[in-house]
Amino acid sequence: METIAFFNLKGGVGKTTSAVNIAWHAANEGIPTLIWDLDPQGASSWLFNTTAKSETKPKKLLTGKTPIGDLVRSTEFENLDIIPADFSFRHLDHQLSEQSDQGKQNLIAKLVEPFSENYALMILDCPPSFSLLTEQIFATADSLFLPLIPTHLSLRTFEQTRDFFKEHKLKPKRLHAFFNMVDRRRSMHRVMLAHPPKMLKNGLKTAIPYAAIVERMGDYRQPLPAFDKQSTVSQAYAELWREIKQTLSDF
Ligand SMILES: Nc1ncnc2c1ncn2[C@@H]1O[C@H](COP(=O)(O)OP(=O)(O)OP(=O)(O)O)[C@@H](O)[C@H]1O
Repeated sequence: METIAFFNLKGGVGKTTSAVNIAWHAANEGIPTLIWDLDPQGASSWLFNTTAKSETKPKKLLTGKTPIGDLVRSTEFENLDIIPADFSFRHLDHQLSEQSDQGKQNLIAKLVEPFSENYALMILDCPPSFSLLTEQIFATADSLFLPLIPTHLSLRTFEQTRDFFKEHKLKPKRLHAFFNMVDRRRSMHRVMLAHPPKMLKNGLKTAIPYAAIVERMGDYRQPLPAFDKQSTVSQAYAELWREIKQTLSDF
């Protein structure tokens, strides 16, 4: 199983939108896919029209008293399941730090590991923060994908993420940025796309345009390509999935 995470320290840059659309593309190709909504805001759970059945105590989850498999829900799409966000996940970070030093080593990786029996792709939709939880997500994921809006402030979060890796001696197998919400009428966006900063030399080529249709995902409570295959954003996500797939060793 490949485990990938969509992360950015900045909120509202397209982590969830990307995680949901990429999950749909993978599942649509017949790849058994599980998305774990680790953001207590629960946006990807909401977009897949799912909710957690009951509140799970993070402590019980981390100590195995509540088997994580019990939290998995089906979506309306074949090959695509979800662990919906639970508002109590906001305490996950605190609970991670409460575990004994030995016990807290790679707890998220340990929770994810058994899913490799039934899924080929696991997608982690991350909260916009640096924390013990983020640290463990980074250590668990084979690859990290960072949506960036082409602005200087957004690019700073890429540097900060790299610094966080260094500080915690995390070695991401792969770290890829890609641009989202690109508006080619804006000169800053055109310049950044034409001349991406050096630090993005391993960045993905696909840029997701800004388009109002993305908001309609909230009307349909579905990923974009499930109700629209033709829009430029939908086609860009198909292209992004092709590109992401090339970076994954299992596919
Ligand atoms: N390419 C796009 N074009 C237009 N709107 C977009 C695009 N990508 C995302 N959005 C919109 O921007 C908002 C934020 O997107 P999203 O929730 O995916 O970001 P996020 O990084 O996951 O946010 P958070 O950190 O709060 O979880 C949403 O309303 C979404 O519909």
